[in-house]
Amino acid sequence: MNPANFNSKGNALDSLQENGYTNFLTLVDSEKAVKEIVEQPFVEGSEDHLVEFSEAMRTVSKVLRQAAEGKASAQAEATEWKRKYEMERERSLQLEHKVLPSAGHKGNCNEQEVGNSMPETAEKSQRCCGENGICSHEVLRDREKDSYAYVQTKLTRKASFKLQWCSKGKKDDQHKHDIVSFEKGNITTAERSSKQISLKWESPPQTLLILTKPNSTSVKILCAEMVRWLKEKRKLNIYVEPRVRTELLSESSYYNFVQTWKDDKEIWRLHEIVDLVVTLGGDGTVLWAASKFKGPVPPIVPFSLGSLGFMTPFYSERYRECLKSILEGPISITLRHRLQCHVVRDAAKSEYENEGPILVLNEVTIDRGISSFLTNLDCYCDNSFVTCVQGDGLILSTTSGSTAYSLAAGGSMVHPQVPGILFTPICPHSLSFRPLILPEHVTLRIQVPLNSRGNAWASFDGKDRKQLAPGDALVCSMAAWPVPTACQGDSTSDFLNSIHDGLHWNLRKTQSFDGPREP
Ligand SMILES: NC(=O)c1ccc[n+]([C@@H]2O[C@H](COP(=O)([O-])OP(=O)(O)OC[C@H]3O[C@@H](n4cnc5c(N)ncnc54)[C@H](O)[C@@H]3O)[C@@H](O)[C@H]2O)c1
Ligand SMILES: Nc1ncnc2c1ncn2[C@@H]1O[C@H](COP(=O)(O)OP(=O)(O)OP(=O)(O)O)[C@@H](O)[C@H]1O
Repeated sequence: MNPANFNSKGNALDSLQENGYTNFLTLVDSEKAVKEIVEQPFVEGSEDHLVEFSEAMRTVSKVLRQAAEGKASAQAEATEWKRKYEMERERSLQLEHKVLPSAGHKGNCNEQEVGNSMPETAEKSQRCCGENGICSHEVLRDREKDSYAYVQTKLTRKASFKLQWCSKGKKDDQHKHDIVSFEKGNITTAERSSKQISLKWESPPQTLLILTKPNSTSVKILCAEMVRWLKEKRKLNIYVEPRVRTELLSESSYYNFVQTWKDDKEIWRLHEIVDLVVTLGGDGTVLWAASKFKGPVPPIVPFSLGSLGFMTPFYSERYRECLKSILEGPISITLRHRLQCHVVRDAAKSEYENEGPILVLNEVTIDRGISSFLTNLDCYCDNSFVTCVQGDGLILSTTSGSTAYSLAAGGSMVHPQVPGILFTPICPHSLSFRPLILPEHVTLRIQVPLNSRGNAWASFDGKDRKQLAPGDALVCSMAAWPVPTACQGDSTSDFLNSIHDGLHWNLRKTQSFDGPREP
């Protein structure tokens, strides 16, 4: 990397020097030295090991460049966060002088107070909804500049809700946090609870988005019936995809009231108006619904109209009673974590020059695609080398996705509420390569090395394949926006029902009593 070049990108070099990052300069010097060796003209007829040596030096040069860029990007990130913080602070001050009209807000959360202030301090958010809940105003507020103006132009306001932890037995009991105490040299975990999350509406939901599996007659019939019921009995505003609106209108002009969107820009802002999402289909439709929300996701109610339905606990035949109880609340929900992925191309000058983010609810898979060669993937976890995957590929899965592709590749089944990242190889060409589960706070980097024989391919929840050429990398970490899905019972009983009913987990005839016994 050219240090002069780098310096022109925001004077990061200057500030690194100021801050005493002398090892950065050492890295740059080492890289220069390596580069000089590598760039020496190739002598005809030289020994094979010289070619190998030159290859190795090229790799060293690349690693040094990445290390130097890593430090620079940390500095750039700090600057960016500072800039965002200052912008946010300024906006908060401006908003303090504005008052939003309060409409139909009945909870203990004061609408004007919330409208007045972005959640700038912990104090204010506690005043809003208490210490043990998360208020929807804090969770679902869009930070874009004109977001309030946009919401105000809509006829209805988003319903507000509060999330609470439920302790075992007593539903209303406030959650007591796990506290690890280090006092007096003793490490103790003070309190544990079931940590079931409960959603309580503070104002009634008014706008529903229905997403449906395409090309299914039973889904089409159910959708038309549900839309009619929701409009006539519950007086709700209904949004559907453009395709579904056309289908409904081809049936009858009665469905003229159903709303939709015209372009992607409007989809990005759906979370500002939609209180609840209903899916009619299988697990794929839940994945589809999650993919429509690149930021906050409204609660999803998944009705089962597929063959497996691991994430779809609601029976479509009983949709009226299910929706009635969900619209009234409280609802037990599973907060499903998502992974945020970026593709960083070899030519990129820094990690910031990337493609993404792409959010996945199940997994991101890096495999050999149509290539007949073994994948060769260098894996790093928070900059520590993990391993090189030689085989068909690698799955980085959420715990929700642990029962999908990762399971088929030999990974563990993990309760969706466990915050971890599964690291599951696909057909590794090594007998000792067991799957791992890593903590949720790590950043993983999967690098296709420059000496890889073929390309790798990344796919996201089984969709959108992207080619990764030698030198390209996929960077993956836990996303900030989980997917809340409504539970039929609670997150644990739903998970256990799914593995029993959907996967027939550990199904075996019980051994009879008659037969040999301990003396
Ligand atoms: N060998 C495999 O098991 C394999 C191969 C490719 C993709 N997949 C999975 O398919 C998913 C995409 O689903 P789709 O419906 O769009 O494709 P699809 O129509 O090919 O269905 C894949 C199957 O996976 C099931 N599934 C999806 N998510 C699940 C989950 N979290 N837990 C348990 N089962 C789940 C679906 O119910 C469906 O039966 C991918 O995210 C991947 O996990 C699995
Ligand atoms: N609204 C939608 N628009 C486009 N594609 C969708 C939509 N909903 C679902 N899909 C896609 O359709 C495919 C099948 O959906 P889904 O898994 O829900 O049904 P299924 O295959 O019948 O169910 P199961 O997998 O349980 O048998 C998935 O790949 C999904 O991504």
